[in-house]
Amino acid sequence: MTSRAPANATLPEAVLTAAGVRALDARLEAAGLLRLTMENAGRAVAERVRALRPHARVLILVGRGANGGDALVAARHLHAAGQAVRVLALGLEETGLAGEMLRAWRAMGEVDLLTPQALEAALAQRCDLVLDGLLGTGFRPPLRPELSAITARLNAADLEVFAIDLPSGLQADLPQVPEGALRAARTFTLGGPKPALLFSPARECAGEWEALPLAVPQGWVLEHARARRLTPAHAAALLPQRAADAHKGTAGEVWVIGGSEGMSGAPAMAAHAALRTGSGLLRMIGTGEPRPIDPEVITARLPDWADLEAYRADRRPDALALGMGLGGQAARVAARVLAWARPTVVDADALTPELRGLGHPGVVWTPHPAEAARMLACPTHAVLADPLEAAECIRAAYGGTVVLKGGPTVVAAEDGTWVNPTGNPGMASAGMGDTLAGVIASLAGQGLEAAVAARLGVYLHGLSADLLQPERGYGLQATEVGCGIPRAWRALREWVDWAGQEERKRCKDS
Ligand SMILES: NC(=O)C1=CN([C@@H]2O[C@H](COP(=O)(O)OP(=O)(O)OC[C@H]3O[C@@H](n4cnc5c(N)ncnc54)[C@H](O)[C@@H]3O)[C@@H](O)[C@H]2O)[C@@H](O)CC1
Ligand SMILES: Nc1ncnc2c1ncn2[C@@H]1O[C@H](COP(=O)(O)OP(=O)(O)O)[C@@H](O)[C@H]1O
Ligand SMILES: [K+]
Repeated sequence: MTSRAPANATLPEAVLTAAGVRALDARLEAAGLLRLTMENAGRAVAERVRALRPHARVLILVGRGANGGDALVAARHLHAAGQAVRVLALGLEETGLAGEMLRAWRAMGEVDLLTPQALEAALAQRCDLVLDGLLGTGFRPPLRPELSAITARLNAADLEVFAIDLPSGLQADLPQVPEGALRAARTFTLGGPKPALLFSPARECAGEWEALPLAVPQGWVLEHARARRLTPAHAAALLPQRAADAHKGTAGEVWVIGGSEGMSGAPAMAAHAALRTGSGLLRMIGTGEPRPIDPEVITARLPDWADLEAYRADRRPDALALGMGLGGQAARVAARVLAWARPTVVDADALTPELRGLGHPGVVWTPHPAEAARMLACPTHAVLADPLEAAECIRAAYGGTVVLKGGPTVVAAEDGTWVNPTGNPGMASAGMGDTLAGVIASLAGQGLEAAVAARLGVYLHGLSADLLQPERGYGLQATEVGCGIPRAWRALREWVDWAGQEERKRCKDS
C-alpha cells in the first residue's frame, strides 16, 4: 500500500446520495457554513486542476445549481493563480448562492452564455481541458435538450474532461447511465463518493475519481451518509490481536462444510484461505472424497449429510463456512448448521430462499448478484440496479450480515452498510468466492464479531488480489489470493505503523 491518506482517513469515507447532500447542505446552511463550504470545495477543485494540469487552458462549464457555483469558485482560484480560463454559463442570473459566485467571478473575469454556438467557438480556440460544473447531485433525468446537445458535442470531442462532484447527467444514486451523460477522464467528488461513482456502468463515465474533503468535520458528513466506504486505517483497526501465549486451541477452529462427489475443490480453497488467514485448526467435512490443498487440514467424509449431527457430537467449532460444492441438499444442511448458533458463513449452494429468516447475529451470507437474485426472488438485473438496496433487503429478510459480492462488494450489517474499496477485475475467476468465505470464517473463528469479520475479510481478500494484480493481470487464481492474505495483512499492519509514526511525529512537532 502506498496510499498516503489524510488524517480523516482514520474514519471511513461517506458514500453520499443526492438526499444526503441535501441534508448536509441544510445543516451547513443552518450553521452559516454553506457559502464557506462552496468556497472550500471550489478552491480544492482548483488546486487539484493546478496540480494535475498546471499549463492547461481550461474551459469551465457552469450550470444553474450549486455544482455551477463550485465551478465559478474554481474559475476564480485558477484565474488568480495565473491559469488561463474561459467560462461559459447556462444562466447569467445572479440569484442564490451560485449567483453570488457568478457576481464574484464577474468582478475579475468574463462569462458568456453557454449555447452550442458559444461552445463551438470556445472549442475552436485552444482549449486543453474542460471542467464540468453543469450538473451535480441535483440532476433528474431526462437531460433537457439544451444540455444534451452540449454533452453530446463534448463526448464527441477529443478533449479531456474533469468533472466536479460527478459527470453531468449521471444520477448520483444509481449505477445506470442515463441517455446523454457526460464521460469524464477524472472526477473530483465533494465530501465523499456518490453511489454512481462506485458501481458499473455509471462509474465508467467518471474515470478516475478522488474525494475532496469539504473542510467540515468528517462526523457531520458521515451522519448524512447512505453507506460508508472502508479506508486502510479503518480496516487496519479491525485486525485481530493475538496473545503471546496463543495456541491452536485459541486461534480458532474452523469447519468447512461442503463438497460432494466431484465438487471437492471449492471447500479445499475455502480451507486453504482460512489457514492463510490464521486459523488454529481446520476441518473439512463433506460427503465426497475430501481433497485438501494443505496437509494441515483434518478431513471427514460423511456417508450421508444426516451424519453431520453425530460428527459434531461434543465438538465445538469456533466458526463455520458452508455451502461450497455442497449440491442439492445444501438448504437442509444449512438449516441444521444455523440452528447450532455458531458464527457461520453461508455461501454458494446454501444461499437459498428456504433459509429466509434463519439468520442470527453470527451469520454472514455471501451471495454474488445471481445468488442474491435467487434469495430475493427477483431478476439479477434488479440486484445490479441498486446493490446497496439489494444487500439491505437480503439482510432484512434473512437476518445476520450480508456480503453482496461484486466489483465493489457491499456489506450490509446491523451497524449500517459498507462498500469495500479493494478488489479488481482480475478476480473474475472461479473459486474467488470460496476463498472469501474461508477468510471471513477464519476471522470470525479468531474472535471477531461476524459483521466485523465480514468487513475486514472482504477488505483483505480484495487487497491480496490488488497486491498480486500487477504481476498476474487477469491470470489471477483464487488459491493465489488465499496465499496472498498474509501479505495483505502485513501491508495493512505496516500502514497502521506508518500512520502511527506520522501521528507521533505530528504530536512531537506541534
Ligand atoms: N453539501 C455538499 O456536499 C456540497 C455540495 N456542493 C455542490 O452542490 C451540488 C448540488 O447542487 P444543486 O442541488 O444545486 O444541484 P445541481 O448543481 O446538480 O443542479 C441543479 C440544476 O440542474 C437543473 N437540472 C436538473 N435536472 C435537469 C435535467 N434533466 N436537465 C437539465 N437541467 C437539469 C435544475 O433545474 C437546477 O437548475 C453538488 O453536486 C455539489 O457540486 C458544493 O457546493 C459543496 C457542498
Ligand atoms: N471486477 C471485480 N472487481 C472486484 N472484485 C471482483 C470482481 N470480480 C469478482 N470479484 C470478487 O471475486 C469474488 C467472486 O466470487 P464468486 O462469484 O462467488 O466466485 P466463485 O463462486 O467462483 O467462488 C468476490 O469476492 C468478488 O467481489
Ligand atoms: K458536474
